[in-house]
Amino acid sequence: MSGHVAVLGAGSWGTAFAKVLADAGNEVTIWSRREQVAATIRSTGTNPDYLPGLRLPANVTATADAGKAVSGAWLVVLAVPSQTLRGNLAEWTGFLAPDATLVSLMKGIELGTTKRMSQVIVETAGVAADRVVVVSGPNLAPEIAAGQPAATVVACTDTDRATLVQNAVTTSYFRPYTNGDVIGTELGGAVKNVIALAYGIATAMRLGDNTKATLITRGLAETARLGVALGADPLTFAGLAGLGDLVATCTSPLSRNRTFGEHLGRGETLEQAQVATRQTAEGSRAAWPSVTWPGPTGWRCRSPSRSSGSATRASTPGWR
Ligand SMILES: NC(=O)c1ccc[n+]([C@@H]2O[C@H](COP(=O)([O-])OP(=O)(O)OC[C@H]3O[C@@H](n4cnc5c(N)ncnc54)[C@H](O)[C@@H]3O)[C@@H](O)[C@H]2O)c1
Ligand SMILES: O=P(O)(O)OC[C@H](O)CO
Repeated sequence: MSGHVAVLGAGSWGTAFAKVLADAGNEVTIWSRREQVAATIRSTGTNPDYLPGLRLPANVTATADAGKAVSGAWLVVLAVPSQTLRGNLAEWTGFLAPDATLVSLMKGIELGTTKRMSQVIVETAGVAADRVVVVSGPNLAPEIAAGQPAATVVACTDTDRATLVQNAVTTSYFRPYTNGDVIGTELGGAVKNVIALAYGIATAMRLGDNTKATLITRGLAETARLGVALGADPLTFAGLAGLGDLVATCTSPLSRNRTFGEHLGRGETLEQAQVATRQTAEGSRAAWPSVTWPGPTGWRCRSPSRSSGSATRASTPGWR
């Protein structure tokens, strides 16, 4: 495909993914919410707030004007926090080319609707589901920015479109695998964030490897059961978007979700953990949906408590 591609969101993953796209030969425009970040990327080829040390290739530019970024782009990559996607996309939809492919990098579930990101995109942009591609896998942005070898899953209900995106993001260090299971690919990426919080808590509490192996194994089993109930292919959870991402996120000190959990495990409050983690830890939003996260009104609870649910018994059929 010719023409330029847009990456909307200049955080860690948006910036690292822009490098992947550029290294794969695309002309890339990053949209940043803050003009100062866009100006720094344009003038220095760096984004020091998010990925210090990364030098972006010359075929990456940046703007704070979403219309300019998206106009004429055949591929539009969405890399904003999951809870802001609906609002952001509502503002951008009018700029989208009629046949543009929309790529979701987000790993979250929308609070209030419990929709996956691809569902939010279909609803908000008014596009057919087969125009939406999900990219998810063990993809810690700083490692990919450093050119360390990694693989990912490119999922779409339209096999040809998945292959198109696969080709657009293949580099010597980034190996995408296609998959038709959008539901499983998205759920693997969203649910592992919550398990990584628990893993971080366990790590800070100096719990042992038996505990942590149990969290990963039982966490994966729960994810797979949830996924199957929601229409996913169980095999997806044995792959990069399931086990692969779960292991990377739980075990890496680079993970914001694990780090957030470690702060909690040391006895800090949600607010202290958020301030220390700084970047988007999607699992915290999912694990504490009743909390209103920092904003003009500060910290408070929307509702007194949520249902505790019933504990999963050891006799539950399925993976053990
Ligand atoms: N960082 C990673 O290693 C990684 C890897 C794979 C997937 N992801 C997923 O990618 C998504 C984005 O994460 P990230 O790591 O780039 O986060 P980040 O915290 O590094 O960056 C988020 C970006 O969104 C912007 N932003 C914040 N609020 C906004 C709003 N209201 N409107 C528009 N933009 C806003 C921020 O300014 C920033 O540029 C998340 O769903 C995350 O789970 C991240
Ligand atoms: O830093 P985290 O915890 O958001 O994890 C980043 C990626 O999702 C790992 O694949």
